[in-house]
Amino acid sequence: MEYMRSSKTVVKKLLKILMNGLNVKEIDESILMGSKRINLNYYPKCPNLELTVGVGRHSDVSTLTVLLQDDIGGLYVRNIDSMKWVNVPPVKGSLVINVGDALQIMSNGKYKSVEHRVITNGNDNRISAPIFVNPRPSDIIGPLAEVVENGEKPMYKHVLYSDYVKHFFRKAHDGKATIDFAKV
Ligand SMILES: O=C(O)CCC(=O)C(=O)O
Ligand SMILES: [Fe+2]
Repeated sequence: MEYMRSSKTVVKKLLKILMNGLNVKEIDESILMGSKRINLNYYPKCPNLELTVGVGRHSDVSTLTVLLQDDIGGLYVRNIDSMKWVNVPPVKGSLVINVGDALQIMSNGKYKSVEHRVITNGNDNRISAPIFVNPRPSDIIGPLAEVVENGEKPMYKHVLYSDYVKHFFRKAHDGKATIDFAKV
């Protein structure tokens, strides 16, 4: 709980920079970081790699994810242009910051959520602890007013965040398909 609380400083700094890039001057803390969840993921080693999945390809439904991984590795992100999987090796003392779907929607596609997956290791158990920084379940999310006020076409509808999350958990992990739920 202390670790989760302590992430607030870095999350606020990152969101400030990201919002600045969108010309959003006022940080709406409720919608950008009003709720948080931490997962504690344990991936037991599996000598028969074909019998295990790790985590299937998906993007997070968060605004941002602050991901702490141990030194085992296995995380891959997908390059959006080449569609190639890129290994994200653990770097001691570092955090991986992933953009999630909520930020893609609010930025009207300017910031893109990253597709990622985890491949289980044959020799070592792995642990990761992602903090998902989210809107509140009762928030209605959509492209931010400042982003579309210049006449830019909204790519996403306004959706109740809890509906978006429900949609994500109703289906199997399927890459970046979750966001179709909010497409205009
Ligand atoms: O274990 C990891 O490195 C990532 C886990 C993940 O993608 C998730 O929990 O959403
Ligand atoms: Fe994830």
